[in-house]
Amino acid sequence: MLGRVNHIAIAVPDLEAASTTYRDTLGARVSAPQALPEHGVTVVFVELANTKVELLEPLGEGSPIAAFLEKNPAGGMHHICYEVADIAEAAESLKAAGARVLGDGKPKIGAHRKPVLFLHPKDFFGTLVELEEV
Ligand SMILES: CC[C@H](C(=O)O)C(=O)SCCNC(=O)CCNC(=O)[C@H](O)C(C)(C)COP(=O)(O)OP(=O)(O)OC[C@H]1O[C@@H](n2cnc3c(N)ncnc32)[C@H](O)[C@@H]1OP(=O)(O)O
Ligand SMILES: [Co+2]
Repeated sequence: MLGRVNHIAIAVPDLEAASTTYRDTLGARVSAPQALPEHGVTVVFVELANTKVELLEPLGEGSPIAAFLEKNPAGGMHHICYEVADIAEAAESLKAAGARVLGDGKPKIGAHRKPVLFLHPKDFFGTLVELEEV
């Protein structure tokens, strides 16, 4: 089922400051910010040789990462995104295995304009898992 790691996500309290740190202190290539109101976040991607780091901050009321940042005010590792070839098939087999697919269980379009799903962290060893169909 799983392909490559598409990105590792870090929730941050201040996206501009985090982008500057990655760009200036770590010398990384950082994309322009992308507001994703339907997901309640603004993101940038740090382009790496073998994967990406997604830096994300809350956007608007009811952001799904607000509670996470209350618990981790300095920020922290938020999720890992694996690539899958067929997200509908993956969702069905995960549900059949008893895993919780978050939201209404239907894929949404993510930051890369591809269908994505999220799996509950409690089912995957305290790690929020995102699947992206590529
Ligand atoms: C899709 C656009 C973009 C992309 O890459 O394309 C993105 O990645 S957007 C990313 C932001 N969107 C999401 O995260 C959507 C999925 N997330 C959720 O539905 C919620 O965040 C959820 C359900 C994972 C947690 O919601 P909330 O924090 O409000 O609930 P609880 O406080 O009750 O948390 C339950 C339990 O889980 C622990 N938790 C929460 N978040 C994480 C996390 N990121 N990693 C690990 N564990 C997490 C939380 O501490 C609670 O544990 P407990 O022991 O019960 O205290
Ligand atoms: Co993501």
